[in-house]
Amino acid sequence: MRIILASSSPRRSDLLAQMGLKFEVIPSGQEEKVVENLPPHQLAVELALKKAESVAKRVQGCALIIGADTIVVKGDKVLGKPKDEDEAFQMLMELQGQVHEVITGLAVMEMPTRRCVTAYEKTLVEMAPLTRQDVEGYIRTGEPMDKAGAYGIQGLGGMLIKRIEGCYYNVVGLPIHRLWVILKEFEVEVFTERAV
Ligand SMILES: Cc1cn([C@H]2C[C@H](O)[C@@H](COP(=O)(O)OP(=O)(O)OP(=O)(O)O)O2)c(=O)[nH]c1=O
Repeated sequence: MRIILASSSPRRSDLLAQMGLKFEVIPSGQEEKVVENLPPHQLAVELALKKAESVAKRVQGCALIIGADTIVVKGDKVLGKPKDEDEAFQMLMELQGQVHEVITGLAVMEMPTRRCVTAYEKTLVEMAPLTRQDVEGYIRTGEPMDKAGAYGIQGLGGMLIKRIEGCYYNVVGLPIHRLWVILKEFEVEVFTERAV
């Protein structure tokens, strides 16, 4: 079965490759607009679904299309990717010294049947207390800019994280256990060859 990742995120490509799958990447180009007042996990699923659907429209023949969306939730605020460095600063000052949630919504759509399975994964993340200087220094590295909540746990941002509870890969942008469970529903075989 042809597998298509509907995402421009290099982290998601790396993680899907880690699952041993051969796949193509077709970015959805979907804008992540928070239109409705949905609970955060439903919002993440909705955005993942929109990405999968937008790629489905452009695909002919049989394919499985994977959409994902990662958001950071702090209290009643949903943080996406910062639009500039000022916003990255605000986000990190809000997250430092506190526990927040990272939610990734997943949508897997089979074409041409349009059969679709959705799910989400939630991870608790505790960020260390940070000074303004810490935050300014981190922003100067450029790492926060394309990431939800303005940090990347897989990079320099890993130093800011004291503890997580739940799936690490979910924080990076693709909960590979949860995705494996969905792919099994579509009878995708991941353990096909010797990996080592
Ligand atoms: C919290 C966190 C997020 N991220 C990234 C994962 C996602 O790429 C990004 C969240 O943005 P998304 O909107 O989920 O994805 P994207 O815009 O990068 O790609 P596309 O819409 O094409 O699928 O934040 C990390 O890399 N590390 C982290 O620790």
